Amino acid sequence: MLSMVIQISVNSHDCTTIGTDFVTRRAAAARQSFRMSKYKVFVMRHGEGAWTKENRFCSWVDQRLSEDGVKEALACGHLLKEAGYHLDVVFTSLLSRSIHTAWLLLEAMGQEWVPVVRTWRLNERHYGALIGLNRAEMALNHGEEQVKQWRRSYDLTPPPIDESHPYFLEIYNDRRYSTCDVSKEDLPKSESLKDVLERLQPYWDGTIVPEIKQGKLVLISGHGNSCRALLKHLEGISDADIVNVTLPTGTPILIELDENFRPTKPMQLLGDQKAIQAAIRKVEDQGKVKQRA
Ligand SMILES: O=C(O)[C@H](O)COP(=O)(O)O
Repeated sequence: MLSMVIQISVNSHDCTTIGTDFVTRRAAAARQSFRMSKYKVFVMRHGEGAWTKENRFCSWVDQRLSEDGVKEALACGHLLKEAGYHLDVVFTSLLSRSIHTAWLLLEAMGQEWVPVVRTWRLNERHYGALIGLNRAEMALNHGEEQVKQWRRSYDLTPPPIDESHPYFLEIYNDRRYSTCDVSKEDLPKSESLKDVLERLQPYWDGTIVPEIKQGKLVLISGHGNSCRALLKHLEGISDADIVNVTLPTGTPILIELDENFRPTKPMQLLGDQKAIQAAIRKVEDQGKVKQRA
């Protein structure tokens, strides 16, 4: 198992690492505090989605997994199975790519019976009017820094989607959004990461935490930005540091918490570290005019 569990190593000069110097500080704090781990929880971004190949902001458009995304989800399941984990409940968003990732992962673990609970509160960040647009073209027209701010800043909200948007009806006429705990009219039309955390945190506190407190091993199959919001909350990542946190697809992140739900050690991305770093670079590169080979 050890060879597969890679604690995040950080290099504050390398923006491809996750969490940058925040994680180093967390490691030092954890060493000093000697807090005992009481709970474990897995947070993971779904496997690669079909629109990743086209480099378009997908957000609330219900794209399915790409062929690589299917492989990633199965590989995660094999990894967790080999490490001997037994899941008790999996939480997903209402989007197919997050649900399929959970199904494939459970199938690969031979734990298909494990309950899967879906909520819109784990949906990808709502990218508003940016939905469907190509990131590299946006970088060409608006600059790479602007695209980075749209994608990674904490409190910048992109322009809202309106009825003239090509995906408006597809999203808001979808029956799944009549099942939410807020009315369709009150669902977001665009969100900052801060907004994502605000809609996610009540669900984390009210539904997920009680499961973990019962001793259940929970896996959250979320999205790049719903997972970033959750990690920000759990790890106490600052508004400034969260800008440098980019999550790879299909990589389980193990978080260990004490009895007060404070992290006891740096979060760990499980898998081959080189492959994980390459996957993070790939996601970062989506916002550049020219993608690295
Ligand atoms: O919504 C999307 O397209 C992705 O899931 C996340 O995109 P981002 O990496 O640009 O935030």
